[in-house]
Amino acid sequence: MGEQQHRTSNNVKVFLRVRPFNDRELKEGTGNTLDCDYRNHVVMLQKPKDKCVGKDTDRKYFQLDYIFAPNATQLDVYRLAAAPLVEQVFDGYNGTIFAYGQTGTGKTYTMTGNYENPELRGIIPNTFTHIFTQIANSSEDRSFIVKVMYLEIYNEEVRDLLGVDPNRRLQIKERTDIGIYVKDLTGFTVDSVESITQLMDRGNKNRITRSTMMNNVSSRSHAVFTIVVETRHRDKNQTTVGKLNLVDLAGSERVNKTGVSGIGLRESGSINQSLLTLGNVIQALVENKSFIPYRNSKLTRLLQDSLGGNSKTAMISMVGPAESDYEETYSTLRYAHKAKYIKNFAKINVEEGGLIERFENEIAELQQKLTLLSMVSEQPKQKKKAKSEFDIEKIKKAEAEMLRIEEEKRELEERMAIISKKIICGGENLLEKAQQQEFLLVSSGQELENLDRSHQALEEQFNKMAEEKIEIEGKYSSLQEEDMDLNRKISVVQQRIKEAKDEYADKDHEYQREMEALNDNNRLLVREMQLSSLMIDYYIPHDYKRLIQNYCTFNNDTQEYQLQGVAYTGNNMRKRQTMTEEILPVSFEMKQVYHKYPEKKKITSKRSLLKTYSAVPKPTR
Ligand SMILES: Nc1ncnc2c1ncn2[C@@H]1O[C@H](COP(=O)(O)OP(=O)(O)OP(=O)(O)O)[C@@H](O)[C@H]1O
Repeated sequence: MGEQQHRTSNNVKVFLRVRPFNDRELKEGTGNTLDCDYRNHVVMLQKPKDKCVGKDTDRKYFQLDYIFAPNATQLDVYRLAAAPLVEQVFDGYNGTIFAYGQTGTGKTYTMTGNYENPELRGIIPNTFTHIFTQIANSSEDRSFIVKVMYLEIYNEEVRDLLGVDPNRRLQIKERTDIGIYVKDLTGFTVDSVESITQLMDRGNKNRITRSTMMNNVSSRSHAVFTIVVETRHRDKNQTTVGKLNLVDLAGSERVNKTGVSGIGLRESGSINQSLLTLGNVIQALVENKSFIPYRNSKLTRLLQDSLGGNSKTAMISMVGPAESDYEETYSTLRYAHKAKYIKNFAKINVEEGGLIERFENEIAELQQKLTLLSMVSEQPKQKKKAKSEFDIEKIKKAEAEMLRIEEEKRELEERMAIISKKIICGGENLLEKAQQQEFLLVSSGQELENLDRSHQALEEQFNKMAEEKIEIEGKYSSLQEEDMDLNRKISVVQQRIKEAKDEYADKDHEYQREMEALNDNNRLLVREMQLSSLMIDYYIPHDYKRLIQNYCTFNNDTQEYQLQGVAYTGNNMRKRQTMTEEILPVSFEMKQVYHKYPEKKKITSKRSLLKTYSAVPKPTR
């Protein structure tokens, strides 16, 4: 993919969404820990009463780019946080919208929502309607290809939510021309809101969720829904490609609060570990460090471009209002506040000879072949009249040839129809069924504009009053002014000292929390190691253990141990999947690809078992 040199520097936009109290919190009668100044986008976090020490530090203030109140609608969130990024994808910019926050604060509600009710649809489904509205409203000299991918990161493994086998582990790779990508990830071209929605549903069904004490349907993985829009601008003879990542992160959680055990514990460990790395990446970017630890988790590696790279990014931080969640809310607000200072460098991605151009050339070639075949198929018809001049054998041959030509024509027409379906022309209305949603999006946009206008008028009035106040104050004697000035300076110095103290206390607090999370993780890992060692000691003879160790090598690229010869064993013998780049979403073949194994021979001894099935060489004694 080619790139224009022009880059725009822009900070990550940080939004805060406050969830309403849920039934459990209402029943427990927990107090409110948040107080928001929506006009100035400032949130005040109040310590729970039993932890207050009667000092200013009982309250923390954070200014963000925008705060959504508990009664904000899904459409408000979409219009303000997501719509601007979706529109820029059509100009060839990459965009990322991600929801971040503690478990049960509404990340999935915000990103996906409830599809059945148009007003409760989240950012992902609203994006579908918006994209196809943009296409319908664009001029005819533009054509588009829309492609989608959907993956999740579960226990540090990348899984394809739209692939034939969602359990297959995929690898993250990097190329200088296209940046970070996932090898062998399934991509579908889509041509309507219905087809893209079907894919979202299918992926959501494959996502791993679990019921915990904090959330009945808790996501146990980070999910990334990617929409790639290729736009051919015929007027400029240029093709741009914009990629939009819609990310629903798993929530950070304290094991004692969620009450998870067994598999849930391991999930918890890797969720917390990857979120910790995300926090460290944010911290390193804000501090302009030369080394950013993107490679420490799959999540940060995948989001590398979205944090400090070629992307316009919006982070929606989710918090609950309950006092009982004070610690988690504090942590979310601290990261949200830091993320505001991350600088990204987005650029327009210009594609040389993109998919649209390739498809259009192929259509022109097919059309040429079709015309030639039509001309050939006309000829025998004329000769049919002089039937008696030919012997029967020749007639049969001519008829067979005709049939072959007709079959080839049919195949060419089908191929042309398939390719043409992938390219959507500007002005095509693909929205009949989605018009209600489009109407909602447009009307909520107008409502917001009206609100913005009245907000602006109020602001002007306020500024005028403030100016008048300054003028009146200016009439005071110069002595009084000097005195006030000195007092002001003293209070500024006092404020700075207080801020420095607060910052120190915050850093200390954060360090303690991170240590606790690391200790939690460490405990989990030690437990797992103990179990593995126990199993190895009991089931693998000492010589074999040493031999296996000799065949293990550490791969610095994947940060994993690899066992030589393992490529010829077990599941790895399954048939390889081919690159699934262009698959139409018309019908979904969910059939598994099973590999047929040879019949098992009767096993007579341990030795013969190793000889027949093991790919690891025998130890030499
Ligand atoms: N703004 C909101 N208005 C009404 N209900 C909400 C809101 N936000 C969240 N909820 C409800 O709260 C519950 C938890 O939300 P959700 O599953 O989206 O949380 P989550 O942050 O994705 O959690 P996890 O990290 O465990 O997956 C759901 O029942 C959801 O409907």
